[in-house]
Amino acid sequence: MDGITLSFTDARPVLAPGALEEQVRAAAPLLAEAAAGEERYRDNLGWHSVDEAAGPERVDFLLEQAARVRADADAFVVIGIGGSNQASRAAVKALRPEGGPAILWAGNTISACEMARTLRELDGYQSIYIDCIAKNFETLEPGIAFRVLRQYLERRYGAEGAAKRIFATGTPGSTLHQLCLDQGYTFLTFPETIGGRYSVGSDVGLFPMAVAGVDIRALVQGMRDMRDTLLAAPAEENPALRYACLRRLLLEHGYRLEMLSFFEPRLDYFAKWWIQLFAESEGKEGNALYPVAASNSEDLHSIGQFIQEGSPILFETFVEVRARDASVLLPPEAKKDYFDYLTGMDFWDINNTARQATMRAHGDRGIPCMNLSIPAIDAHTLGGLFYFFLFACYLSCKLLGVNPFNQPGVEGYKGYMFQNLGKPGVN
Ligand SMILES: O=P(O)(O)OC[C@H]1O[C@](O)(CO)[C@@H](O)[C@@H]1O
Repeated sequence: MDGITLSFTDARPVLAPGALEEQVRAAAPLLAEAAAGEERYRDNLGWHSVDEAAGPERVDFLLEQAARVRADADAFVVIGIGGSNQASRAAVKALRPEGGPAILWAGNTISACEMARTLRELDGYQSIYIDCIAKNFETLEPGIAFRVLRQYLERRYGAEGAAKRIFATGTPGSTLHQLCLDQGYTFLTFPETIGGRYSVGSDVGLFPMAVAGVDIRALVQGMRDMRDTLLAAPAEENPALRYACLRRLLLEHGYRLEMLSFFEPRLDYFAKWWIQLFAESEGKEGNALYPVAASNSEDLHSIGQFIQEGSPILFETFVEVRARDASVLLPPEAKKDYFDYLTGMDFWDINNTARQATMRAHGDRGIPCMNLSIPAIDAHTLGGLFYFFLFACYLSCKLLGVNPFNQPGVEGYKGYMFQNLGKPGVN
């Protein structure tokens, strides 16, 4: 799997011998269907081939647009919520590219405090560009943030100057598209056939990443390489199918939560992306795993107690990063403290030891643990990880018997909210 490996060893003790292999064999036809791309989901599979939305020409185009922004901007605001901003934020926070404009996130909250803070922060920048990302432009958060921010740009640069600084990413024919045509904003495409949480390999995810300086060619290549691996691997060796089957078996054994556990806080926002992907795709019909994250070692000092001795409802998918991508040695200290036994050791090794100790302690408790080992946190690997989870989630939903691509439940609170806010047409 191109340097990304998933081991199940520590998850087996709770399963009968051969149970995973049997489940994988039984699920082989589902893999074949998913690999072919099913007719019934034709309108949702724009992400599946990678090249449909992120072919070389499209990537070149996005890099050209991004270069124009990078040459002039000192701040770039990504306006969007959920699937419309999670992937780009995950990549930018994980890869921390340098040399581009400051990247700000808006339209992902209705907090007045956050909106006011963003406006204050923008006052400190000279040259600001924005991208409003919204599939149908009906979502309240990005909708009202976009209004405030485009008016802010108009006040600072005039209507014509602002228009050159405004990008919007929506579906062709949407009201957002019309607004771009009317006002002269640059319009990018949110493909009709890709839902928000599957949109990493499209203008939605790739353009903000490119503006920030992420190597999107490498990231898309990582997605392609993972696609090739997963579409070619037979069922019994297919890591995405094995992962999906194991999740399914553990659910049947009474586990209710899957915890993505990692020891690099750079992955905090990747975990948020992963949570949306599985929660929105699988959280239907009253029977799904609840995806949660543990950002360690910090979270070991809070929820670690629950994991070790609380209700035995979770299993863990650990993320191991193999690259030594930084080094800080603990210096000697003449004054007495309690840490001399660590003098000369590298933070990297201490962190790695904490990771191994955590897996062992949680394993001792009987918690099923998987290990997802990745070579590094770089653009190519991240692309592979994105695609791995997209495809595994699709398979996992098929095993559960739910539609991977809809999210009817998210409308529940919206009805009451719109009613109380007096939205026309809502009673
Ligand atoms: O791009 P949009 O249409 O604003 O949607 C943003 C997010 O809101 C949801 O529709 C949920 O309300 C998610 O599925 C989606 O990722």
